[in-house]
Amino acid sequence: MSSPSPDYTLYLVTGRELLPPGKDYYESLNESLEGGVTIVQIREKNTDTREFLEIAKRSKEICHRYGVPLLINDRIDIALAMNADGIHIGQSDMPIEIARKLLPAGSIIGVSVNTPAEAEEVVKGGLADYVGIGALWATNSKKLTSPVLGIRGVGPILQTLEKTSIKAVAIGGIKSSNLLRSLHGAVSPNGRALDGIAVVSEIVSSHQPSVVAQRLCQIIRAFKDRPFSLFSRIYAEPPTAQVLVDSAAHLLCSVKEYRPLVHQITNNVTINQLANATLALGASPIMATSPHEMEDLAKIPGALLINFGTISDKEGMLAAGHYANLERKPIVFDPVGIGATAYRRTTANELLNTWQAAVIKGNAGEIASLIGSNEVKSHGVDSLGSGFSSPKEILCALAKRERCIIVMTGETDYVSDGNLTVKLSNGSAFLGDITGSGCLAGSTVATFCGAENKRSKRSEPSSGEVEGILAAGDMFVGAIAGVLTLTIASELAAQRPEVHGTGTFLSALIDELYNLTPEKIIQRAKLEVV
Ligand SMILES: Cc1ncc(COP(=O)(O)OP(=O)(O)O)c(N)n1
Ligand SMILES: Cc1nc(C(=O)O)sc1CCOP(=O)(O)O
Ligand SMILES: [Mg+2]
Repeated sequence: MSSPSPDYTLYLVTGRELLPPGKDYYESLNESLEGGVTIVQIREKNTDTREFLEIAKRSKEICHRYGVPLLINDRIDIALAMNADGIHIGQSDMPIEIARKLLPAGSIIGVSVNTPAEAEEVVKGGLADYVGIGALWATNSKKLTSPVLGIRGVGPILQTLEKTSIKAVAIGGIKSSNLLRSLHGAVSPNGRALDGIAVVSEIVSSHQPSVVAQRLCQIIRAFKDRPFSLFSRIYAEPPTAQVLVDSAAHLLCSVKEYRPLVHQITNNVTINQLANATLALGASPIMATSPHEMEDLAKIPGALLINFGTISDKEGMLAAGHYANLERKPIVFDPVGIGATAYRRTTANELLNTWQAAVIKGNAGEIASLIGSNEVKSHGVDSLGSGFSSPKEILCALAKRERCIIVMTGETDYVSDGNLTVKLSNGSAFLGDITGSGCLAGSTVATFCGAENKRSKRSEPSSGEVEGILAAGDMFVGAIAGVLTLTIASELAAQRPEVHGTGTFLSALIDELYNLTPEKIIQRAKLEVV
């Protein structure tokens, strides 16, 4: 294999047919390199050998001026004839054993993979320098012969590369607009991330390829600098329960001070309840569902709750999440009743493949369905039985897979960021008897995540400008605060003399949310680090 390893950060695969009218190919290549492209592959699917050779030779001259290696797609004869730095081969191209023998020592060889089994073959062979994983998203630049992976299809492939030196890039439909989500989502459970991304149209079809390349590079480099600090603070040592309770309690002051806009797409059963709870805490609710207003709403700081309740607004949910990711607003996802129907499972997958949630909240049945466990069953939107025997392990695994904070609600609540898990034991039994208490938890979590996001951007202005993050602030604390607030308010409401049943409880609950203070939270919180 070649050494030293090339820089795969921004891999340009050429596509002359996609150049904008009037744009010269060599001019475009030059500008792309100026913008920061780190490796180039010449891909000519319908060009005569003679012309391909000329293009490859001239392209190599240009790339080498920038110290960038040049690879050839498919054609070993061309690579040999112009002494390319390497080749890229697909599953039906020249076998890598033969390619490695034919090419000079030290040549870079990349192989396309679409499944973990294909990646395992590459690992076993021990002859490849990198894999091109695709297609990540749908693309118009090539007629695909394998299924689109979606963001969550990449992790299992990257898992096969753990403990190897084989590098990995993803390809297919990657744009500036989905790049952050692509990088953050495409990570193996043990944290093996992509080494770079490969693009055709985003750069080639631009009139200003250097500007586009520069933007892409900036985002990838920022991600590489901090790939794992997603939505949770990295603690030098594990925080104590008291530190977590104090931080969560004081976040209530930020809710009142910053009054984040909490955009909530929720089911029509609970819409009024959620809006009132948000207002009672001091934040500002908006319950908009039309896809046409999502871009504008995402620009207002705060958080987005997507509770897919009756799933009547799927297009709005897709658009809202997409724009929230772009604006680095935290998304709280509540996959209500996901186990109940195949449509719910497919929709949850589609949503989670399209945007990156900061927090996923569910009851034990919903969490079981998300992780594919039979240990806890559900009935409609309700969870049955006594829960998981090892909730910590289940929640850590799901947090690592989905790369976000997981909240599991029930008689006892849990919050996990994949490393740290806390158990929360507050709450009145009345919560189990009213409609939408789980939805309320999603709403209070979103309210505190919105406040934390706004607080963090205000108090550390530079963190809000970092290109590589999807939401500033500590969403782990936001999630804990959201759960504690609701459960403690429910205990206080249940104690009120005027509460005789669920009707009076519900209005007392809104009153207690309204009157809650950090001191009451600190006094009553039952939080254990598990
Ligand atoms: C970096 C990178 N990854 C994947 C491919 C696809 O190669 P292949 O499967 O051989 O398809 P064609 O590009 O030959 O149509 C690639 N070219 N580059
Ligand atoms: C060349 C290529 N290979 C793919 C694969 O899935 O293996 S997708 C693709 C085209 C990628 O183009 P764009 O960045 O314009 O979507
Ligand atoms: Mg090929």
